[in-house]
Amino acid sequence: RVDDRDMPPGPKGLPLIGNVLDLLKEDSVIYFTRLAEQYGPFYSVQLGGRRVVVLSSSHWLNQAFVRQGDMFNHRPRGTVLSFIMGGKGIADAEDTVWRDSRRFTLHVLRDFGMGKRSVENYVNRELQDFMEVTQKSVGRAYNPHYDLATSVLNIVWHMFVGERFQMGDNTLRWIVDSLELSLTLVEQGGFLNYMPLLQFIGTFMKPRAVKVGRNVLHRLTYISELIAKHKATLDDPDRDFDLMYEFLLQQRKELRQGKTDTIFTDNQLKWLLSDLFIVGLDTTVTTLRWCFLFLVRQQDVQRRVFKEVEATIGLDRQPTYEDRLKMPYTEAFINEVFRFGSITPLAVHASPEETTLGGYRIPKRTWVIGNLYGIHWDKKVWGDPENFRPERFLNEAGEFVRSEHVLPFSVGRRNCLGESLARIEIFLFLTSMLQKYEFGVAEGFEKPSTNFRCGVTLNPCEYHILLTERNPIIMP
Ligand code: HEM
Repeated sequence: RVDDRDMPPGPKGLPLIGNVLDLLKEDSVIYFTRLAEQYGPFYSVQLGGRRVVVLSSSHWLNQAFVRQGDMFNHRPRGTVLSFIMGGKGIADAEDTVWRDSRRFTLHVLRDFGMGKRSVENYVNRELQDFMEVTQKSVGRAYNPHYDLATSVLNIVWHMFVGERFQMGDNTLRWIVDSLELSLTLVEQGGFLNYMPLLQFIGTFMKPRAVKVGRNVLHRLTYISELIAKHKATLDDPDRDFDLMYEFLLQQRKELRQGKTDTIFTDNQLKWLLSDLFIVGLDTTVTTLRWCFLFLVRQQDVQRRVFKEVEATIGLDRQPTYEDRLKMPYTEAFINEVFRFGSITPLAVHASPEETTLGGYRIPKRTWVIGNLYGIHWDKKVWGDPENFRPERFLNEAGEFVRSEHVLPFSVGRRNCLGESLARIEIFLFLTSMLQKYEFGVAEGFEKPSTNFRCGVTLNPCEYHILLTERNPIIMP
């Protein structure tokens, strides 16, 4: 029996299995949010053999992940996800491996701030190709998912390992497919997570499990080849700047210092990159898919964002990230997408030691789930969370007002370290697309639906749209 003495209150459920059968009936994010309406924003619930703590308000998220950050900065163990990731890389790592990998990655991302190396240059480079590809789909039903994924992957691939592919390149296609498939294997908050044996059987019996396994090995081999190439050109004065070179420079430095207890090994580099590509791709692509979906569904909203793009940037020059400062409605639109779409709905942490939160006991290795979806859909905060209304982020003067209850990147020691990069990508893709196209409903298709599939990310169902050029180039 689970020792739930002095833990936060919440439903107990049946002996042994607790409430886990509820998760067969509804998505975990809906379930956790429904319980928050009943038990408040800080409760615990028995699911299978564990009692899980769920935080569904910005207050409790900040209390746990920021103010008591050291006590809640581990990740769950005993899940398929932790089995596959094995505590390597960054997103699932803990202690020194996590801390040093995070420090290093943040440091490199900051170096992509200025001049030739600016993130905007990398994004604009891919936007050029994306525009050419979308041009071919003007006037017919178009599902932008795959082209978005290849462009977004190319951005991070170029920044981290210095390579970029032509759109449609087979290697690029293979990498995108393999990364997207990896995420579909694991469901983060759902039923199987709380049934240890079933979870492994259920996951690895899936026909795509073998394919995912083979893809991971293939990906790691490909990254090993890139490491070898980078090592061979490390001292080349004309080489470019990328994350892999920076890692290898640090590796060489530590080797010369005779340091043995270090994260700067080839193996860690492979896992770190594999993680960064997985978390950096699907999240950004999903956000952009939500953006396009709402442009089509709500033509009045599309008109207002477009008017702002036209008035502030015009239709001739490339948007810059700085333009957003003069574009309150666009900022409000993006925030409403983050709120409504809740792209990464659950931030799942674990407590390294027994501790207390709000006077309640939190045993060692308890899963503490930041229910970001619940915060974004809290009726008491938003009134009508089910309506997509960018206006909720504007004051009477039409200025953009940030809300402490929109936390798409989570908070504290483990918050998203790709936040700045993601924000730049989303703003530039959205505004550049609006400069060129009107978004409409494709003939023979319904308006895209707001129904979603719940995995590690909340994905809108696949949809087709109609792009119409705003200023068609008149061919002679
Ligand atoms: C709109 C796009 C994105 C969203 C909504 C998003 C959201 C999140 C969230 C909610 C977390 C979990 C935080 C927690 O556990 O408390 C996370 C973690 C992470 N994200 Fe993002 N992310 C996005 C894009 C990116 C990009 C582009 C990158 C970098 C390439 C990135 C890198 C990471 C990493 C490395 C972690 C793990 C951090 C750690 O465990 O210390 N993310 N992200």
